[in-house]
Amino acid sequence: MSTDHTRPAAPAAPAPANRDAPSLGTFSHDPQMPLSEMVAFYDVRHCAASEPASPTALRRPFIWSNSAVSLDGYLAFLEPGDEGPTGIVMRPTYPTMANVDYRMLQTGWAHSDAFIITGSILRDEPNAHIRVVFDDLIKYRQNVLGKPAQPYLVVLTRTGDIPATHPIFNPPDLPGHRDAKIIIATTTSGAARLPLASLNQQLNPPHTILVAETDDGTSVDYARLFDRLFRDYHVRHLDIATGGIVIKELIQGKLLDEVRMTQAMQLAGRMASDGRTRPHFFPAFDEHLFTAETAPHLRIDGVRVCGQRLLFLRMGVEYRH
Ligand SMILES: NC(=O)C1=CN([C@@H]2O[C@H](COP(=O)(O)OP(=O)(O)OC[C@H]3O[C@@H](n4cnc5c(N)ncnc54)[C@H](OP(=O)(O)O)[C@@H]3O)[C@@H](O)[C@H]2O)C=CC1
Ligand SMILES: Nc1nc(O)c(N)c(N[C@@H]2O[C@H](COP(=O)(O)O)[C@@H](O)[C@H]2O)n1
Repeated sequence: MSTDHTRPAAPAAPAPANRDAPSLGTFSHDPQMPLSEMVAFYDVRHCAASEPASPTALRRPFIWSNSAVSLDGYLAFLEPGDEGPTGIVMRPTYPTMANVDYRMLQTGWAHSDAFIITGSILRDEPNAHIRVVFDDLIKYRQNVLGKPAQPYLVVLTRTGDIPATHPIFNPPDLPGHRDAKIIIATTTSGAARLPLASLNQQLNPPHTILVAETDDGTSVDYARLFDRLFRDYHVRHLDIATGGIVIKELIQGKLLDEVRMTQAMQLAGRMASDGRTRPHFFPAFDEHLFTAETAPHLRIDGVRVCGQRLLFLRMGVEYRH
């Protein structure tokens, strides 16, 4: 996907946000959203995870999530026939604003060394092009950040139920677009259930099957996965592009440093027309998690408004549990 390359080069890394004075502003209402505005808001060159107390402790990158949510916290309408969550940012009615959101989502991926999606996203979004698609961001990664054209794309799955012909395994033959190395992060039993024969016939088959599981083998152990990504794949900045099930688990494990949220000014409600429950940013409806004393606080580091319908929030997570 091409964009206007005559725009000014990206600025140098900004100073860390002043925690008592969040950065406030308005985004250009422009489908070709300038690189300089995007980088100024989502740069992470000044962000690092805190050092572990002991040298033998597990290491991890600096980690942020990015979600587009309705005002009541839903991530997708999930109506029969829907193939993606773009209705959440009101694409049919406000396509220019939705493009700004998409450019911002991609800016997060462009700054990352790896980003994580899930098996359930691949199943719900059979047509999604989940890679850095904008040429200006690919060039920015290569020329300004000194990174490869694409970050690692990590697919998290417990079941191993991965649609083998999904577009992530068949990117177009354009400069930089076939460079994503795909890592499938799973359990021993998930690895055994992967459709490896079909996957290996695709244009960009998985690069690695990474098993990093809990002691009982029922789930991926996030701390172990992040340690492997840090040590073996040199991942220092990690974007979580998953739904809320994973985001909630990361918050429970105190593993998320930053929450990025495009708040779309519409109300969705909990249920799709066929009775399915819509995915929520923090799906903890049936479990006790926190009290007023232990609930995580979110510190607003930056706010941007786009038109009169989208609010972009960048927030640090302060754990108290
Ligand atoms: N608006 C937005 O910003 C976004 C919207 N979405 C939408 O949200 C929906 C998905 O969200 P949600 O339902 O919350 O699901 P998640 O994307 O959080 O993924 C849940 C899946 O992740 C895998 N998984 C979760 N935890 C573990 C673990 N510990 N070990 C191994 N695998 C694990 C499992 O995959 P498996 O089933 O393969 O085993 C599980 O089904 C989709 O409809 C998607 O389109 C998604 C991202 C962003
Ligand atoms: N549209 C959008 N905006 C955000 O801010 C998001 N975090 C997401 N999330 C995920 O990004 C992927 C892009 O899909 P499309 O190429 O737009 O179909 C997809 O996995 C979304 O769930 N989306």
